[in-house]
Amino acid sequence: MSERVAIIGGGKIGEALLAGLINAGKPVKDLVVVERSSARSAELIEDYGVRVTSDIADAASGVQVVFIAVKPDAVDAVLPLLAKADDSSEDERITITLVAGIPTDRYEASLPAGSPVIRVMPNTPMLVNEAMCAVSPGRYANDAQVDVAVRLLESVGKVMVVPERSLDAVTAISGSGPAYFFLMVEAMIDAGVALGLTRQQSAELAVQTVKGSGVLLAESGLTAVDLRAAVTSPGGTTAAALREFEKHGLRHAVNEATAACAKTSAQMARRPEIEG
Ligand SMILES: NC(=O)C1=CN([C@@H]2O[C@H](COP(=O)(O)OP(=O)(O)OC[C@H]3O[C@@H](n4cnc5c(N)ncnc54)[C@H](O)[C@@H]3O)[C@@H](O)[C@H]2O)C=CC1
Ligand SMILES: O=C(O)[C@@H]1CCC=N1
Repeated sequence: MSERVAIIGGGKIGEALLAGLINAGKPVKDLVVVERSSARSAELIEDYGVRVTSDIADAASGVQVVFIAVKPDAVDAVLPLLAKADDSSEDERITITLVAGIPTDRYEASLPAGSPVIRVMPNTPMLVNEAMCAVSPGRYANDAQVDVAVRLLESVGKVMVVPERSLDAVTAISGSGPAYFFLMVEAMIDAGVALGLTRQQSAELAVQTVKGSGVLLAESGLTAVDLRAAVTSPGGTTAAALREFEKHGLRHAVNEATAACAKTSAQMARRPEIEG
């Protein structure tokens, strides 16, 4: 991991990447963040001791890998500035975009001809080196450049290489997935309080339950179906709860929610600007 890396956009996902790379041993001297908000820049400098600038061309000059982590509607403002950055390093600069919904050809059209672009859908568990990243090479990225992206991202979690057409579906499962999960935990904690537990008790019970269940699912080699069955005693408490989830349409809600997510991702490139 000796390459120098710039991260354009020091918001939630930019910070998750920064923290994940530093946790994985990347020296801070090899990292630079571009952030336009001075308050946010001050936080990143304070928390990570990283160099932060507001000048894209300056940050990207001489670095081997540039991550783009701004909102989709900020991409068009970033690309002309990135295109102007000096790329005289020995290795051709690789642009890796973490932005939802914007296809690689939009980057390729704005950057110098033949620039390697790789599109990635990450998720926020990157902050604790447990990301799920799906990687899709653009048309000019060669195998060695894809390997650089995969290696960097493997230091912050798991990586899967997929064709770009799969990224809307990926976004619906792993990109936005942490939010579904946190909503479920929030609801469980509130439910525990309604049943008479203190909020602290309920939160501790719920958080350790989802953490333990996640580790079990990832490490036991068993499927979600097997593990659910193992909890569900005939005529028991779990069966009573699961019957209510089915009655109230949990599966239907998950199908509708993920379909809406994938559709929004597919339409993102055509959307008018959203404030904020
Ligand atoms: N938050 C998430 O869980 C995930 C986000 N993404 C993608 O990551 C991107 C960023 O999302 P968040 O981090 O959540 O947004 P955010 O709003 O927290 O961060 C974006 C940052 O970019 C900065 N910025 C905007 N224009 C800039 C410019 N021209 N130069 C320098 N900095 C600039 C903003 O000040 C802000 O700090 C989005 O495109 C999103 O689709 C992808 C997967 C997961
Ligand atoms: O909500 C969003 O648009 C971004 C992309 C995936 C997760 N967060």
